[in-house]
Amino acid sequence: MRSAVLVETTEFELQDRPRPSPGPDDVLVAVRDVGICGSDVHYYEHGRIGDYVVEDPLVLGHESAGEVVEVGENVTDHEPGDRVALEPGVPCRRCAHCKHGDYHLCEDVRFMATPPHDGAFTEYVSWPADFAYELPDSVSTAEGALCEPLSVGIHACRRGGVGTGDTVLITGAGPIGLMVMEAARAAGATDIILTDVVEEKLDFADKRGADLTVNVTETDLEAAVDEYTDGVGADVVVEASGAEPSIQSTIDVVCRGGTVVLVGLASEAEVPFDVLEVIDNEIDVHGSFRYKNTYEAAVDLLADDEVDVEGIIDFESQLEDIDDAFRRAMEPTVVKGMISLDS
Ligand SMILES: NC(=O)C1=CN([C@@H]2O[C@H](COP(=O)(O)OP(=O)(O)OC[C@H]3O[C@@H](n4cnc5c(N)ncnc54)[C@H](O)[C@@H]3O)[C@@H](O)[C@H]2O)C=CC1
Ligand SMILES: CC(=O)[C@H](N)C(=O)O
Repeated sequence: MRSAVLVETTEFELQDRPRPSPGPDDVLVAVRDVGICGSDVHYYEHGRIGDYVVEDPLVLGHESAGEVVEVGENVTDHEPGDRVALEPGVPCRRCAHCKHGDYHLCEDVRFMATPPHDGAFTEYVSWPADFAYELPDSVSTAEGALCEPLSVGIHACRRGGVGTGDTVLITGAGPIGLMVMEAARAAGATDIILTDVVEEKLDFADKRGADLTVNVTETDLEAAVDEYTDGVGADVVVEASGAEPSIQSTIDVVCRGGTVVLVGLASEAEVPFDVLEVIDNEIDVHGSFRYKNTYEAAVDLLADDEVDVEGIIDFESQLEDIDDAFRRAMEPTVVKGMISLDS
């Protein structure tokens, strides 16, 4: 089978690898669509993210969906022909976190495209059947692949307790910020503010229904939020840029008693934060790491047309053109590139 393998930083090699056989509890999936995530691009450019270092050739890609072509002997809930979205992180199922239900916090998680685990820029993936979610006819495999960033958005909104009538401020209008917007709208938020430093990203967020967009290089965010919320602040602020000034600004724009959710990964682990403001204003600050139990919700939201994920796709390329696709994905105005695989 054809696999795009990162063999050096900024260099993919198209290799012919043996097609896997499904284990007894697995499905063998012919991959159809894979999104290019910022983390894929980071591994491509730098060969590492923090402590995760690409030491051996690696198949990237963790936003994937495809068609089941074979099932293991114990699998009863999928059959060949089913179209499925693959949840990319499979936990150990035995540790304290898994047993508490926080399987996304499992330290032995096997997460696609996180070294040393291969991902989905390949023709076939064998994957545990219970981490493959059937897509109804109305949901495309491209949408199925984007259940992954949508899941990040759903989990962040759950962490923030986003509810009906809330004003939600999202910093960073990249794919994650835009998916937080979709999830927040679906959770009942009535006012959504997006920030960014790239005008094109904000224009795009405007077109997708943001109620207010703020270019923080030109406009004082605190003043803009004060004006929009009559001096109250946002009920929930979701940080989705990873930029240090943006992380710090969350405390200035959340309302007293409100919630800040940190999703964006800062390049430095330590970011100065005004803890007195956190205490005085009784602000809840939550980290949000990947997601748990979101895929079924994501598929249902897509089936019910409650969210749009396909609209964030800028371009689709073939596996053979993956180098070119990654270079395009690095352009600052591009939101989402996809790799499509033919049968
Ligand atoms: N916690 C988690 O589980 C996950 C975290 N992430 C992180 O979330 C962040 C967002 O991911 P993507 O949307 O894929 O990244 P991205 O890089 O495509 O988007 C970030 C956006 O933030 C904007 N930005 C930069 N500086 C800013 C500032 N000072 N204020 C407002 N916006 C600013 C950029 O122009 C860009 O549009 C990244 O840090 C990523 O590593 C991504 C997936 C999962
Ligand atoms: C941080 C990422 O972008 C990636 N989706 C991951 O969950 O590792």
